[in-house]
Amino acid sequence: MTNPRFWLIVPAAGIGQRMQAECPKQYLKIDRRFILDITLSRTLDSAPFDGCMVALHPDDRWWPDTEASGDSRVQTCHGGSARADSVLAALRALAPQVDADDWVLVHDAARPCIHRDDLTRLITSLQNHDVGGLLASPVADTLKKGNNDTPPQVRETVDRSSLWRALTPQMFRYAKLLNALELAAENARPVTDESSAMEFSGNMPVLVEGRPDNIKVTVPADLALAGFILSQF
Ligand SMILES: Nc1ccn([C@@H]2O[C@H](COP(=O)(O)OP(=O)(O)OP(=O)(O)O)[C@@H](O)[C@H]2O)c(=O)n1
Ligand SMILES: C[C@](O)(CO)[C@H](O)COP(=O)(O)O
Repeated sequence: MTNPRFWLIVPAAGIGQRMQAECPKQYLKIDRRFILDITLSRTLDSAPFDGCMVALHPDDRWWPDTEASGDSRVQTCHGGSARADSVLAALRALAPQVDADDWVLVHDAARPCIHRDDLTRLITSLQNHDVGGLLASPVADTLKKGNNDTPPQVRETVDRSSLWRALTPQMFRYAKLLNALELAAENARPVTDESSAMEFSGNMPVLVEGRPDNIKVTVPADLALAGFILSQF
């Protein structure tokens, strides 16, 4: 049996509504580089990937101007209406090239601050595991559950002792992840990350502690924060 290979999937088909920007957030720039290019270069240059599939919005008009569009390691496909649909489309696009037990790492285009050490720790921790897992960060704040009043009021303080913030990459075996996302879709089960789909299929993904500065650029304030974080590497 040959050693499993490693594939990178980058969902980049979102519109970045919460960012309120003039373009999808993956095409905002930090130090004159597209966020998508920063994310792709920081992941592809940090681990032994055999290939990469980027899911793009069908109306994406920025891709041809990226560095990555000229990178022979990078393939593209059309994403879907939700993140899970984009990941599923990328998995299906990779089908002719991959084996069932190959590893797939799914990493948000909007997380440019991924650190090489986290990627190495994720792969080293999981490469002999049957299922896989995800980078995650223990919750460091006190968490409140609010009611639906305006303004919302505290209903309860949540025990955070076993709570984690899910990050990416999330790393799973190709066939198991494809089947899990297809099962979630068939059951109209909304999943916001790959782990949720794997859990719905009855798996218990491994939590691998990652850096809390692996932020997802989501709202306007995150752009300057990501720029500062990257300047510290
Ligand atoms: N249909 C979608 C929606 C999201 N994504 C990608 O999934 C990642 C994380 O999603 P999120 O932060 O929610 O991005 P957006 O959906 O673009 O943001 P918003 O919800 O503010 O529109 C992003 O890299 C985004 O491009 C995707 O590939 N396909
Ligand atoms: C995948 C993810 O980044 C893990 O925290 C998150 O679920 C993406 O959620 P979003 O609503 O698509 O930003």
